[in-house]
Amino acid sequence: MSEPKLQFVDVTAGYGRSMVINNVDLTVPAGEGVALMGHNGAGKTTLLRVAVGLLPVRSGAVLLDGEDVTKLRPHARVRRGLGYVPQGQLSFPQMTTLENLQLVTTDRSRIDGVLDTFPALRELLGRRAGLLSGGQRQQLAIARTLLTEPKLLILDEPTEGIQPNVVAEIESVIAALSGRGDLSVLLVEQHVGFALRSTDSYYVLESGRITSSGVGGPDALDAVRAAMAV
Ligand SMILES: Nc1ncnc2c1ncn2[C@@H]1O[C@H](COP(=O)(O)OP(=O)(O)OP(=O)(O)O)[C@@H](O)[C@H]1O
Repeated sequence: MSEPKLQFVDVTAGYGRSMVINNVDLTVPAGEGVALMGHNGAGKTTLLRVAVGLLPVRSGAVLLDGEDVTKLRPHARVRRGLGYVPQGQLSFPQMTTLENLQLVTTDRSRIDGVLDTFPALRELLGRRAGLLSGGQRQQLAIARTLLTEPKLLILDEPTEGIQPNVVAEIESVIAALSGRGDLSVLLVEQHVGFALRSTDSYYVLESGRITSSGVGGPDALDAVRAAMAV
């Protein structure tokens, strides 16, 4: 296994007095993809918010490249190579696809480089983001984050609200990113098969605790389904 890129060490966190995440240990190795699965309300988004620095820990630590970043604010973590794509395909609907990308950089060669991963978007550069489909908007959101040249990409349910026939498109994008080797990916995803196919290892979170983890691939499907059935 390669060096850890991101580590949660005995992390407990929550809102007010209610702790949503309890004593979580989780590692994303450098250059690999990790899937985080669990039922609605298990605490997946909360854990991602802790990773990004949007929510403080109650106890425990978050390490990036082995360094303790627990007290660092989100922008400082972004400077260290963290990229976050929150739920909801956020974009500026009145602006075109290209203008949305240009909010990050106007360097056309960098934009072209990222568009190589999103051939569908290349055809839609002049279209207003508000007129894109859910799947296209999700690709735009991922593309915009990639323009910041992250070393760790954190994705929160990229297929949420997307037509089933477009889920495969998102899957191939994420599998390509996860397989790149120079990018680590932490993916929260409800589609278990998709999540396991496009990453190297998995964790199952239930009621704020990790209940199962292991290497991904087709053999893991039964283990994850069993862990989630409890
Ligand atoms: N801002 C908040 N204030 C108080 N409680 C919150 C807040 N955000 C989430 N929660 C609670 O924390 C728990 C975990 O929510 P979270 O969104 O992390 O779960 P999740 O696993 O991402 O769920 P989903 O798959 O539905 O997105 C839920 O009980 C939720 O109601």
